[in-house]
Amino acid sequence: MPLGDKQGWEKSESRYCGVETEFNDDMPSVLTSNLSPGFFDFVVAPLMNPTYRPSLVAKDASGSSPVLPFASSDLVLSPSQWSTHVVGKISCWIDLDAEDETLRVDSETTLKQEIAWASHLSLQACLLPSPKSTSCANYARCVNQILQGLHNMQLWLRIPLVKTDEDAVDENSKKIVDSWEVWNSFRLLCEHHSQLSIALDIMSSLPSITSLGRWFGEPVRAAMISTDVVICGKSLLSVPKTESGLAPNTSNVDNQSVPSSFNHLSHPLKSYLNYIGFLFQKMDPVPEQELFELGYRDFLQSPLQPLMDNLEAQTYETFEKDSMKYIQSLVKLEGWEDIVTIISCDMRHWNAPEEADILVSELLGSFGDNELSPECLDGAQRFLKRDGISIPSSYTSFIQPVTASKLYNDVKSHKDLVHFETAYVVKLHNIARLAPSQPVFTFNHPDYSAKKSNERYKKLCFKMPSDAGSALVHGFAGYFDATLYKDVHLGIEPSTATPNMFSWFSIFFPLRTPVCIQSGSDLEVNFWRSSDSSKVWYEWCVTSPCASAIHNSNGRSYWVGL
Ligand SMILES: C[S@@+](CC[C@H](N)C(=O)[O-])C[C@H]1O[C@@H](n2cnc3c(N)ncnc32)[C@H](O)[C@@H]1O
Repeated sequence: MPLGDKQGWEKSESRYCGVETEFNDDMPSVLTSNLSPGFFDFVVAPLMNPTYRPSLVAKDASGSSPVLPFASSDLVLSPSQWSTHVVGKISCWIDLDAEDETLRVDSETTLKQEIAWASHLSLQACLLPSPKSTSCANYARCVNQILQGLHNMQLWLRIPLVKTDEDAVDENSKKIVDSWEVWNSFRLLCEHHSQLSIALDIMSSLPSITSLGRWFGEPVRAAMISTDVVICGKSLLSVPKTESGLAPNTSNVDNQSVPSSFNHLSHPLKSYLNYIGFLFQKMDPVPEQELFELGYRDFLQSPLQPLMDNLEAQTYETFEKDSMKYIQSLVKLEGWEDIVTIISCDMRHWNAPEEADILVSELLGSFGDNELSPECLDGAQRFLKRDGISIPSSYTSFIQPVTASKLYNDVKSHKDLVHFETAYVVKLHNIARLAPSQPVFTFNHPDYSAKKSNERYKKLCFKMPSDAGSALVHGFAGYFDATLYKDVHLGIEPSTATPNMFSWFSIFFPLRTPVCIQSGSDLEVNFWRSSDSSKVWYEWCVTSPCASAIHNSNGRSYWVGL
């Protein structure tokens, strides 16, 4: 039963619990003993006999190897059973970067055979063994070849959740000190392929919280929890939230350590399963507002252009459901029908019959000025009394570097430059925020300064935390904060965000080539706001630790019409 099956949980929030099994060519009984009602949702099972080695298969008189029955028949389960109940576990002995050539060649042959067999069975995913060391180019090359021809199946690369202190690094050793580095080099070698994801092996000691945070922006599909991280009868393990699965590793089960009170249970791991279920159920249910937003998570949208385009009535209806926004800028409408006159025209060209005391506007985009509030209010401040006030009185945009592999892959899937040079409105979810956000552009209203310009340039320097380990920056999350009047503010910058507001999702500025940044080092970023007679646009680039291309030069890919 999915862990999320309880009242108040959305189906999409469900997590499934699988169990890692030994090789057994009697698959129906593997399923019966592990997936009976109330037990696990799926098995992670070897598909081939682990003793099989291609080089040991006796050649026949013609010199070719006969095909051996090293796997069970595909007919023992129905296609839907294979695809919903079995994740294929690729043989652990394979080592494609071994010094020994026979082992290396056997490994490549076996990996390809096992994946081909799993594809034939229509499995949803296969678990690939962890790279044996940080040097894993041949393994990545072979997986990359497989990925080129793979239809729907996901490959979960098993990665131990390990990061030892920087001081402990031995330059000459190939030992894994930060497993994120292994994952990063593997996925770079495979060009960020969207079917390559991660199964994180949770060990008994966890790395620092800051370094754990990096995984939230990575394609983590499963957490493997070994039974030896569980201390029976005491307070137990913490279970990080993952994208779609929790797969306890049973390979190290020590039945002696299971308390006698568990012996009557019909599955030796039932108590572990119950405990993970208990931890999961203890989590707060998704708040109502988040439920409404679930379908938007990590879904890229083009920003609205309310100055250039007329918005649909449906869009306004959605705006008006946001009670927090309307309480913060609230006008009592009752009885105003006789004293309010609606004039339908562009505020930049309207001639007011008299000057106003207050100018109230709502022209803000996710990045503050990106719906051209500065240009519109410049036009409208002509009809504000010299001592009149504008609500909002100012607004500031913010950015922060993020790991966002899902968003990056979605942008990349368009296979063109335009999509990499566009800012997107998006409900950020599967991301890691790598450093606190910093202010970018501020606009004040009214603004009577003589040399007024709405063009801006800002250089920002983000310092990466020293204990986080390296990270990959896929782009920048953007936000705004507006001062409506005096100390009343409204905004979406995470540290000061107005609660329970859904009118504005964040904005995302992608990078064409993700930038790898070492812990403790500086990330220097440049943002420009430029304009000509018909449009406003942003340009952005990274200048340290390496120079990226300047994105969206002259607004060639993305602009907002005046
Ligand atoms: C984000 S909507 C806000 C609508 C409404 N005031 C609210 O708060 O729900 C911005 C509105 O400003 C209008 N708008 C944008 N630029 C304008 C301009 N230069 N003159 C007049 N209206 C403009 C758009 O048509 C749009 O209806």
